[in-house]
Amino acid sequence: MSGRGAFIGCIADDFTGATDIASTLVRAGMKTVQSIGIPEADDPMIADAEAIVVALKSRTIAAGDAVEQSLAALDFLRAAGCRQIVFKYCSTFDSTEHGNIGPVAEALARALDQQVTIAAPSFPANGRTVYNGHLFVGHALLNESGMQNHPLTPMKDANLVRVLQAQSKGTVGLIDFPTVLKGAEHVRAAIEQAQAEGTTLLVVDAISEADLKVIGQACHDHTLITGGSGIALGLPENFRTNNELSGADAAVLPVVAGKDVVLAGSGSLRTNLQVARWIEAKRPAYRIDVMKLAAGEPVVEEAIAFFDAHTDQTVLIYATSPADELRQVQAAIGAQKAGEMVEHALGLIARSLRDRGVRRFVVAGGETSGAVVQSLDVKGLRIGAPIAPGVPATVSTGDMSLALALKSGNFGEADFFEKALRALSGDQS
Ligand SMILES: Nc1ncnc2c1ncn2[C@@H]1O[C@H](COP(=O)(O)OP(=O)(O)OP(=O)(O)O)[C@@H](O)[C@H]1O
Ligand SMILES: O=C(O)[C@@H](O)C(=O)CO
Repeated sequence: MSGRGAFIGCIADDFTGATDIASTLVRAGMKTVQSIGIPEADDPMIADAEAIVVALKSRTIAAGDAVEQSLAALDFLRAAGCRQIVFKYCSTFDSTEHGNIGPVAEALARALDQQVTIAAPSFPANGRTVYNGHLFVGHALLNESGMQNHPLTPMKDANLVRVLQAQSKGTVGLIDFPTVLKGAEHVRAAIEQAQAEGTTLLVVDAISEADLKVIGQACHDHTLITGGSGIALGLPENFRTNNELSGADAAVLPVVAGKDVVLAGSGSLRTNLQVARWIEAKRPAYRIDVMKLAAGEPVVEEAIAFFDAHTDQTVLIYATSPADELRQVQAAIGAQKAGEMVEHALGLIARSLRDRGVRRFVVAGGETSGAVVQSLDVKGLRIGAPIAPGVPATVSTGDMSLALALKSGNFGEADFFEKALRALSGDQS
């Protein structure tokens, strides 16, 4: 490892979550790279990075595998010199009763010998706030926000202390909002007290970016922090205070020429809205019929033929469907199997379109983005300016430059696809 090494190392449990936290770090002035999976120790992409985000696809795999991959990412980040590790998960706490947030957080804490670790998923810019340990999405409790219908991680309880406790071996506690409001010293004191009482994981209330900065300040010497991308808002400042950051413009990217496409595999409410908006505008869209896919019909070939028939326009290829239709498909095929089939199909389609000259991809859905970038053989991303909160423009590292906007399911306004296509084409209007 050359040079001084990076300052912050993040382990993200899905791909769009990784770009989300990378975007936050870039906005806060840190030169950030994102690797797809764990890179080689001497990968040139990390040479002068101030923050490194390792994107795993570990959110919905078996807990043991998620722990193993996260510990391997930790080894890499420590070898790269990272002094502070952030385990990034979803701001809607996407997980099941078996994990993977609790098991991974506990394994990382053990490896880093940290007695008590905070869990702060709040992301106010996207309406995710935590109050009295309860997660809200906009005005709705998590379990009434649409997330209760998530295809892989249905969130049926908004009480994060309870949710995290169910998937953890240690004791989960809460740092409440009045404590956060009193400032970093009070948060530190509360953390110390909880530690003395034997608590190992602490959900922390936060309803504004100012709260997250307070928490970041309070945890300046924690080697492990866990949360959503919002928790990264306050961390770069700890290094800036010590004059350790280069101060270079972290967000400038080259423009990538070529054709473009939108691929949507997210089942989220917001992506449904974005797909509906595209179709209302009478823009070309091909719907992947999952039952046909399951029956072995040539759905991938049809999607590619649809693209070929619309060479003068950008097409959307989507599996996104409303919750009731999704449930029917899942009941017939099984949620896991249906998800894997759709991801595989979208991966094949992406690769085939790349071979047809597509260089700019807008992708909706975390799991979907993971499948697409893996299929495109993308190993790393340079992170640029935000298109929407939590969604930066990115350009792949390596020999073939691809421009990618990887969008978490529930991010972006109704016109996000158009906006992202414009941003990737270099049009900043
Ligand atoms: N019509 C469908 N029927 C069954 N499964 C589907 C369908 N459409 C998408 N899926 C699957 O649902 C899952 C959606 O997960 P993904 O992470 O891509 O989106 P999301 O959960 O909305 O976004 P995020 O995780 O970023 O919030 C994927 O595994 C995808 O393949
Ligand atoms: O934290 C979020 O909301 C996103 O980055 C994400 O991970 C959604 O899947």
